[in-house]
Amino acid sequence: MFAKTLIEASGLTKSYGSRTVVDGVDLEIREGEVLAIIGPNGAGKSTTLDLVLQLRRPDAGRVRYWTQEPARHIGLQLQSTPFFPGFTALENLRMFAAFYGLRLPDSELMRHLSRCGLEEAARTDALRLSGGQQKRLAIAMALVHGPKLIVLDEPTAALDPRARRDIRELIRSLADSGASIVFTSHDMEEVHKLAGRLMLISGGRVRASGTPEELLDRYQVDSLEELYIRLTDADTQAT
Ligand SMILES: Nc1ncnc2c1ncn2[C@@H]1O[C@H](COP(=O)(O)OP(=O)(O)OP(=O)(O)O)[C@@H](O)[C@H]1O
Repeated sequence: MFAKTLIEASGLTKSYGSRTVVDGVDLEIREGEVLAIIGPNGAGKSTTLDLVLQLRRPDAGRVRYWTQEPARHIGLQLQSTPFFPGFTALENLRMFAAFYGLRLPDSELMRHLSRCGLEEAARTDALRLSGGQQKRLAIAMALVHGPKLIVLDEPTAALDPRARRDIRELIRSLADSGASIVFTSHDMEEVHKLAGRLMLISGGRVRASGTPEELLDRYQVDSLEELYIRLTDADTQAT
């Protein structure tokens, strides 16, 4: 049985000046899947996500959503999150929930913070949290309205190993509870552990996509790291 498509993007293209940073990307996000987007620094992953989520306007291409109100049903953790200055983590989360029309009691907000490992930091000014704690708060914000689709841009980058493990477990439990998840990562072991499907973007183009096993088999490599090196090497040599 085929899973329903939540988002279907085709021919996405974006240039800055004479540089095309996203070059005809087709992308499909399916219900209930965990999709990893991988690729070198500057490959166009974040820009692609922004185009898919209508945070930036493409020069060409189109995006179709499963719902009339995508913003209400999508939770986003981008690489930088603007927090309300002078407010604690708990207050920031409360205000963020209010954007979605949710008035959540503190007990519920604390539950969200605690599943992101932030119970101790709830009363700390958000801007005084460590980099890793700010990342966890950004993830808590992405989840506060119970979205059907969760988009996480490098959710484990700059986290210590325990925090990384906790966030991976959180991603897994969200997936187990039926959420669809798209994440980017540079950690191939993590991608192999979490993703049901992956897409490799390099030079603004999709170079490969499929399940980890399909790709290992197709390219006759033993690990996703090897696959990554192989495909991004070929790209570097070709350009
Ligand atoms: N607003 C902008 N103006 C000019 N160039 C931009 C802009 N936004 C992105 N770029 C360029 O587009 C390219 C792709 O950037 P993007 O952030 O999508 O890469 P990425 O694959 O997410 O990289 P990373 O893994 O380092 O996060 C980069 O070279 C970047 O400098």
